[in-house]
Amino acid sequence: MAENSTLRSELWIGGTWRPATEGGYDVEEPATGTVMGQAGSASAEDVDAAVRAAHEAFIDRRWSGLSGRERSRILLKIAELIRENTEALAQAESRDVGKPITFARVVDVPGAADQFEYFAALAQQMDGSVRDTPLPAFAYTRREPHGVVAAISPFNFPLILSASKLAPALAAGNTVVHKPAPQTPASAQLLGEIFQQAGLPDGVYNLVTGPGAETGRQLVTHTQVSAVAFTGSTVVGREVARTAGELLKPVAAELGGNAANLVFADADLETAVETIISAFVFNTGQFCMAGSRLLVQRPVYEQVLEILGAAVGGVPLGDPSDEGTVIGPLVSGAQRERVERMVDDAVSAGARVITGGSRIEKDGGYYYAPTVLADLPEDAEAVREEIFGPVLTVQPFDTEAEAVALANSTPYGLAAGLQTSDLSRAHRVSEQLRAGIVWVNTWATLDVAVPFGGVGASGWGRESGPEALASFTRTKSVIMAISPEASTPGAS
Ligand SMILES: NC(=O)C1=CN([C@@H]2O[C@H](COP(=O)(O)OP(=O)(O)OC[C@H]3O[C@@H](n4cnc5c(N)ncnc54)[C@H](O)[C@@H]3O)[C@@H](O)[C@H]2O)C=CC1
Ligand SMILES: O=C(O)/C=C/C=C(\O)C(=O)O
Repeated sequence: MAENSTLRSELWIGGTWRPATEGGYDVEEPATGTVMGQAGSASAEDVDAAVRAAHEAFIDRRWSGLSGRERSRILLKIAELIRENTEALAQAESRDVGKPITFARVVDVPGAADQFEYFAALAQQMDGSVRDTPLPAFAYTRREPHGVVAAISPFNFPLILSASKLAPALAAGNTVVHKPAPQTPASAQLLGEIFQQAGLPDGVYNLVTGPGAETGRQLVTHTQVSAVAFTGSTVVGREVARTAGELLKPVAAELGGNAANLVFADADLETAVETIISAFVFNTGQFCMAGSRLLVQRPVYEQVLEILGAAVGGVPLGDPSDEGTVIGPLVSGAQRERVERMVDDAVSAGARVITGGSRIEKDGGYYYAPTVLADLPEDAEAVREEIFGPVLTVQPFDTEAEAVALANSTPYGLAAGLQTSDLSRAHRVSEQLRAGIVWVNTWATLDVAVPFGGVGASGWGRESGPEALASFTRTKSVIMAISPEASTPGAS
């Protein structure tokens, strides 16, 4: 695979590239604001062709009919090929997300490979169980795939958040139609050929791209799509869940977050400040589990603000292709305008700007300075809502109970964390935080073995860990007569 592959304006359907009936749409490079190429613009007809290819591949059992061990071997090969093609995948991810290349190489590509490796092992353990009943019958359960899964992924971690759906879906024997975010189709375009090279039968993975919401809607409503796995905004997640619910299709929805990071006065402040900064600048803040809401115990409040004021401006910001870059551009002009508006509104409402607070003009890219805002009104949108940019809001608290109440005061519940040296407090507060994942004295440390997912407005279901398989399987019970009495209706 070439290390600098170019975008294609076609769709991967049934194991081959096919022209999109509506041609292509422009994909921008966030570091320069220029068009880097075109991806295929799928019509309803193309979506239908992709779903039909996936459905045919499901019903003829070319994938679900393989043993778990055979599927596992192919998934392991996929993981190996992803690692072998690290440079091409990392370059693709870096160029269309604006993601710093070093992070793409050490976080995104290995993270995606890990998903296939991990679920390759679980593909061999799709066991049911024998049930002890008083029936004159042999009763057992089977875990079966749903059929065609629609995997809808977002722009911020295109590879990882595609792999976190595709790997468990495929491990369980489903076939897939994948729709990446319109802004970031590049790495997904490399996956189809990797899958084929690994031996995944044609039609088991299909890719449709498109510039708007329609492609996603067509997938969710298609009669041959049996289940949906979605990551994105809470607004769209609600729509997807509503539509799929009406059609009685299971949905896994990993949605927005607004994580609170609690700093207690007993924390080791030097380490805590490093954690605080990486928690809100990681992936330029475009991380659903970003620690963007800092709550600091009053005795160290001004001290923490002072340290942040001195340190945050020094985090390397710039061209994502430079190996030293930590903060790249935001994904699009629209995303930057959203961040800018939320910061400007907070400042108009009385927020104190500790550092940053404005866009950075550089190479025509969508850069925004890492920003720390203090003393915001409790009802400021920047406090209540997901910002998805390199922005930290800081509020003081006095007691542990007040900190927990503030942390739990938004409808979201994806991640939360605390910085403390008190072991009892660490466990006590972890239990009280309303979130799917809690970090203590660290942030954003994730592994494919550890599930994550939301509470409340942050969604349903879990990705990673064995828990992820729940979204991609259903249980069937089989009851087989072992004596004549069992064939009598109602016999027990
Ligand atoms: N939880 C997370 O990781 C993410 C959160 N967000 C939040 O959402 C905000 C907006 O970002 P967007 O990219 O506009 O998110 P979005 O929710 O619109 O997009 C996510 C995915 O859903 C697709 N989609 C959009 N409308 C759809 C529909 N009606 N039916 C089915 N699929 C649909 C998109 O094309 C994309 O693939 C961000 O600023 C951030 O706050 C965005 C992306 C990821
Ligand atoms: O696994 C990672 O490193 C990143 C995961 C990111 C998300 O789940 C998200 O932003 O939605």
